Amino acid sequence: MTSAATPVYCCRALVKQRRSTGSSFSLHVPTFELHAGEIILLRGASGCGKSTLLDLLALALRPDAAECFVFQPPTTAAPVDLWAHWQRGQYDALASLRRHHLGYILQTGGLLPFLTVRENIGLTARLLGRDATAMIGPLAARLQITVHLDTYPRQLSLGERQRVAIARALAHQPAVILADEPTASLDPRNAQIIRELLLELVRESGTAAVIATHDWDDEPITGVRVLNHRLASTARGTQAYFWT
Ligand SMILES: Nc1ncnc2c1ncn2[C@@H]1O[C@H](COP(=O)(O)OP(=O)(O)OP(=O)(O)O)[C@@H](O)[C@H]1O
Repeated sequence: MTSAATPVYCCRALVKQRRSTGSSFSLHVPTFELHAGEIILLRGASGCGKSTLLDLLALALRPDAAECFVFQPPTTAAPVDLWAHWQRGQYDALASLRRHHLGYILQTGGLLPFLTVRENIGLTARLLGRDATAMIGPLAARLQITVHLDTYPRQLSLGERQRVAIARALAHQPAVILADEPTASLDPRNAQIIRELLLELVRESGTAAVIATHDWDDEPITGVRVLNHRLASTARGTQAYFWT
């Protein structure tokens, strides 16, 4: 088991370039640490690189360079060198880490339309060969979606779909929740309700979380750290810096 002081993620000089016709964007993470149970907020305008950073942390996007990019699973003594995995093309190992230890909430839910709400919530646990039945009932009750468990996502409102997406991300008890604009497609009242529910459930589960948002107000949130962020535009394009 790991010591409480070992960060879940530790990144140094992590870089990702993105190029499209006529523009270039690069994300730089000089230093980033996320500790067990910690909640970090990525705040910033549209296009500042929040999704890029989340996709790197979600092991869905290969960095271009890193001095250090390490993940500490809760169940093993040794940290995993993610950058070495990417360099060696160990994609199955990265996918397995993602499935076991990460829960990802997307802006519009990302639910599978051909599965019921219950099946969507239990999907990751099922892929891991676990039984999530005991988790689904209490999570659905907390998120007030019990009556929808046997319906399909298309029968739900956007707010209800986001509740299901939160339940799905938490049901396999991951070490980290990554949430990309989880309230951006909701009206202000629903956004506020979902934001509070998400923070409450993350705190109760003891899961660490990184939440990207451009629409949460600037008020400090107790126990939530805002990631430092700076944008620089030069002739070479835009460079975004995020650091803890
Ligand atoms: N697949 C891609 N190919 C090329 N450039 C991309 C790609 N995805 C994003 N970008 C560029 O990278 C930059 C950062 O995008 P990113 O989606 O990370 O920002 P964001 O802060 O999450 O924005 P939003 O709040 O609008 O989702 C933008 O300039 C965007 O145009």
